[in-house]
Amino acid sequence: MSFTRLSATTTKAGVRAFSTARAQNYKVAILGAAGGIGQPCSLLMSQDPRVTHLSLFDVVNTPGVAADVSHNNFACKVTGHTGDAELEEALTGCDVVVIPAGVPRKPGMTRDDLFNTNAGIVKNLATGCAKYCPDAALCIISNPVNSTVPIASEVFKKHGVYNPRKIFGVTTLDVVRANKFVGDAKGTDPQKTHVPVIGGHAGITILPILSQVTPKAEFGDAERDALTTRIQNAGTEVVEAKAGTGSATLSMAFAGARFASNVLKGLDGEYNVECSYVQSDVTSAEYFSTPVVLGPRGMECNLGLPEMNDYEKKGLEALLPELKESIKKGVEFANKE
Ligand SMILES: NC(=O)C1=CN([C@@H]2O[C@H](COP(=O)(O)OP(=O)(O)OC[C@H]3O[C@@H](n4cnc5c(N)ncnc54)[C@H](O)[C@@H]3O)[C@@H](O)[C@H]2O)C=CC1
Ligand SMILES: O=C([O-])CC(=O)C(=O)O
Repeated sequence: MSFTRLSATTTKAGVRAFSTARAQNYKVAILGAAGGIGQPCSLLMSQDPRVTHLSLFDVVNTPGVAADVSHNNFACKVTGHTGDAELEEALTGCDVVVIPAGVPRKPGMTRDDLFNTNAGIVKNLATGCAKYCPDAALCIISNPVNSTVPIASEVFKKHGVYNPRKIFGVTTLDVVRANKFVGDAKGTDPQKTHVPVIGGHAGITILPILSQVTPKAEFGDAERDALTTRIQNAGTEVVEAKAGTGSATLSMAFAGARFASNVLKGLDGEYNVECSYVQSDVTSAEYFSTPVVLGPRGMECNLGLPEMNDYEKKGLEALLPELKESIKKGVEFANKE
């Protein structure tokens, strides 16, 4: 059901101006809502005016998180759901499902070390999505993203409901970090600095395309190497700083909410562009992150590879074997009974 909403804004001059905006009733679920990412992400999504029902699911602690978020003075209804028995209720009618369920890294671990635990969690939750909200857009945060997105996709294929326009691996944090680090280095506003980041979401599979930053900037070889390595290792930087208590949660909640809100904007007819890890034919890897246009059908089109210099082309060649291996591992896991 769609309706027209009147929204009020206050201009710098202090004049209240009214504008009409199209808005829909959107139900958004967060799976893993009681976790380090899930809680702040739930808070941020409750502030999105397009969200009229925020459904918070976890295996523990959702009543408390839902009660807490529901007291903020936003219009959206907030409900909490706990455990497999309540997954159907959590998912039915969802337009967007954000998935940060699963264990995070400790120092010394790679994202792939999380596979044994998180692959099964994502497979189970994706099965729920395929059954109860097959048309929803999935935003998958759980690591290793390079494998969990193929797992969810295979589950949807098995259920005969696969729509590659609507299964997204969230790589927005890599973009957020690249914009921040480059903005700080070049003295540009990080919010107005745009670095495409392509590939996947682990180590060298994260490939920032610094040659295409806007506003345009020049990098010496040493500066380019240092920035590329920092963007690729930024997750590890946080894991080490947190010293065994987890990985990035607040920056990830920010990035995840930005991505999910942009998916909602797209569904609502406001086309926009984000980098995301999606089923892809732009390289020899079956899943790959590039800038994509988000719109009413989910991914409207894939904008493909940005222009690259020789350094970045070498980075692309180097990342493909690792990325393809992670994809194969996810596909095989999903198809094993
Ligand atoms: N894509 C990205 O850029 C990033 C991904 N991550 C990943 O996000 C995941 C979550 O990280 P945190 O929130 O820090 O972990 P956390 O341990 O704080 O929270 C995870 C939550 O998932 C819940 N959970 C476990 N099994 C579940 C199931 N079957 N159904 C529903 N919920 C379940 C747990 O109860 C917990 O509340 C990790 O895999 C982490 O590696 C983290 C940062 C960035
Ligand atoms: O590094 C981790 O394990 C969590 C993550 O994906 C990130 O912060 O980019």
